[in-house]
Amino acid sequence: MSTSSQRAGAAQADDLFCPASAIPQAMANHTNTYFGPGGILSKMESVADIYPVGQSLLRRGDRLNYYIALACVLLVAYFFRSKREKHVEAPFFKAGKLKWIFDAENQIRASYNKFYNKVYQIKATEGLQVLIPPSLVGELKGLPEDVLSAQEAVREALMSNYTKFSPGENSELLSALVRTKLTHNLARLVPQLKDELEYITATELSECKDWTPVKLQPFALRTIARLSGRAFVGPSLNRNEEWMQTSIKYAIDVFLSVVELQFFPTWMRSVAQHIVPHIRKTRRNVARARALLQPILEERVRDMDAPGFEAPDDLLQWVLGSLPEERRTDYQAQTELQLILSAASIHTTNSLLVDCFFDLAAETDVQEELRQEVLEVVADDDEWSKKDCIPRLKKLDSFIKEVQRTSGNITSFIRKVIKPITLSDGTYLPAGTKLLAPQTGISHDARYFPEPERFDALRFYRLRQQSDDDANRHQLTSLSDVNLNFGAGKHACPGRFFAGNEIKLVLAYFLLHYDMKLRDGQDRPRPVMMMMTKTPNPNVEIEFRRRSSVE
Ligand code: HEM
Repeated sequence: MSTSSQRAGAAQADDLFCPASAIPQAMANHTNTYFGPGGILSKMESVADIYPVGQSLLRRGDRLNYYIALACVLLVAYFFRSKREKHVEAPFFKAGKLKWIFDAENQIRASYNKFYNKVYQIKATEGLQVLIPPSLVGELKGLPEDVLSAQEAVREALMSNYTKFSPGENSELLSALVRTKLTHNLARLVPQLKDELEYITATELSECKDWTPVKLQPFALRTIARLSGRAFVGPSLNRNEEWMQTSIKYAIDVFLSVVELQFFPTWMRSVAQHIVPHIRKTRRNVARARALLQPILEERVRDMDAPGFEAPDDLLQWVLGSLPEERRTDYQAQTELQLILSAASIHTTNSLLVDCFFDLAAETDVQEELRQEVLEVVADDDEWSKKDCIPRLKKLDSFIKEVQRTSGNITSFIRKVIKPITLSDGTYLPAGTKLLAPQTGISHDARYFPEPERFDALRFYRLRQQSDDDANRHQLTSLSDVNLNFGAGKHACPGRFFAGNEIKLVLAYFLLHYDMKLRDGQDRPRPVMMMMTKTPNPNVEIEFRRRSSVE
C-alpha cells in the first residue's frame, strides 16, 4: 500500500490503474475513452497528443481542411455502417450521450426497470446493444460458439486483429488448464500464496503501528499480480520486477490501444494500427516478456524429457506439458498466452479485492464478525495448509459475493450473434447482433435480492443455510442467470475459483493482522465510471492499524 512511508516498488504501480476492471469481460464491454479522475486519459492533454499525424496537420495551419476531411470520412463511415446494421424488433431506451458517458450505470438500471422481462435496445457510444433479461439468458447461454459467440464478441471489442489480444488456437487449452489444473490445486497453492502475501506485505506495506492512511490500489494490484504470478510462472520469474510491471501494464496498453483505434473508422484501422502509440507499447511489452520467459522455457523444454525431471508446479509448465512437441518451442505464443492470462485475471481480481477492502473499512461491525470466523477457522498457522481452510470461510464468501452484487459489473454476458436466433418470446436476433445482460439492473432487482439497496454481508450465508442445494447455489463462484458477474455457460470465467481463493486469503490475512477504517468524515468510496467501465477509485486512502495480537 502506498503510505507516506511507502517502500520500494509500490509507487510505480500508481500508474497502473486499469479502468478495464473486469478484463476480458469489461475490456470487451468497455473499450471506450476513459477520462475519470485518476484515469488514464485524464493525463493526456488532447487528441492531438495521441495522434502525431493530427498534430502535424494542425501545426501546418490546415485546420479547416483537416476538419472537413475528417467529417467526410466519418460521414462515409457512418453511412456504410448504418446500412450494414441489422434490425432487431425490440423497444429502444433513449440514453442521452452525456448521460451514457457519465452515468451508464443508472441508465442501465432505469432501462432494466422500465422493460423488466423484455428484450430492449440501447444506442450506446459502443454501438447498438441488445439487452437480454435474465429470463432469456438461460436459453442463450448453452448455444454453441458458431451460433452465439463469446470469443468473437471479445475479439471484436478488443480489436484483436490489431491488438493481437487473443489466445488463438490455445484458447481452449488455456481455459481448460485454468478450470482443471489450477482449480484442482487450489488448496495446495494456499501456503505458497500466503508466502507471497507475507513477502509483499513485509516489503511494500508500512508498519501501520498506529492508524496509517494507505492508498489501497497500488498495493492491492501488486499483491494480486504477485499471488497470481506465483501460480502462473513460478517463484523466480514472479519476483522479477520487470515481469511484474510488464504483466500488469500489458492489459492497460491493450485497453488504450482499443481506445485509440476507436478514433478511426473501421476501414482505416489496418493503417492506423501502425501509428497508434499504445499498440507499439503493447508489442514492446510482449517482446520484453518474451525475453524474460524464453530462457526459462528453453531450459524446461530441454530438461522435460530427461529422466528424473521434476516438473515445476505452475501454469507455465502445465501449458508446456499439454502442447504437442512441435509447439513447445513456439515461445511467442506461450508469452502471449501468459500475458493474456495476466490481463484476464489481475485487474478483475484486484477490483473486487479493493471493493471488499472499502466495504470492510466502511462496516466495522462486519469486520468484527468476519474476523471471528477467520479466528475460528485459522486458529493457528498450520490451518492454512488444510484442504478445507478456505472453503470453511463461509461468511467471508457471502461478504465477497455481496460486494460483487453491489459493486460488480454494469453489464455482462457479452456475445455476438453468428447465426440468426429467434428467442422464445419471438424476438428475432439477426447475425451480427451484439448482446449484453443488464447486470446492475438485475443485481438491484428486489425479486431476486430483497432489499437490494441494503448492503447485507451475510445475505448469501443465510441463504446457504436453507438446504444442501442452497449451500451450493449461493456461493461466490456459483453461476446463475441473475448473477452473471463471472459470465454464463461454456465461457463462464474458469478462473473464478482461483480469484475467490486469492481474495479470501488476502482478506483473512488482513482481518487477522489489521484493523481497517475509512478516513474521518469519509463515506464508502464511490466507483469511478465512464460509459460501461466501472472501477474502484484508485486514489482513495483507507486507514490500517496493525493488531497487536491475533486473539
Ligand atoms: C474477480 C475476478 C474475476 C472476474 C470478475 C472475472 C470475470 C470474467 C468474465 C465476466 C468472463 C467472461 C465470461 C462470459 O462471457 O461468460 C471471464 C472470462 C475468463 N476469465 Fe475471468 N474473471 C476473474 C478472474 C479470473 C482469473 C483469476 C482468471 C485466471 C486464473 C480468469 C480467467 C478467465 C479466462 C481464461 C476467461 C475466458 C473464458 C472463455 O472464454 O472460455 N479470470 N472472466
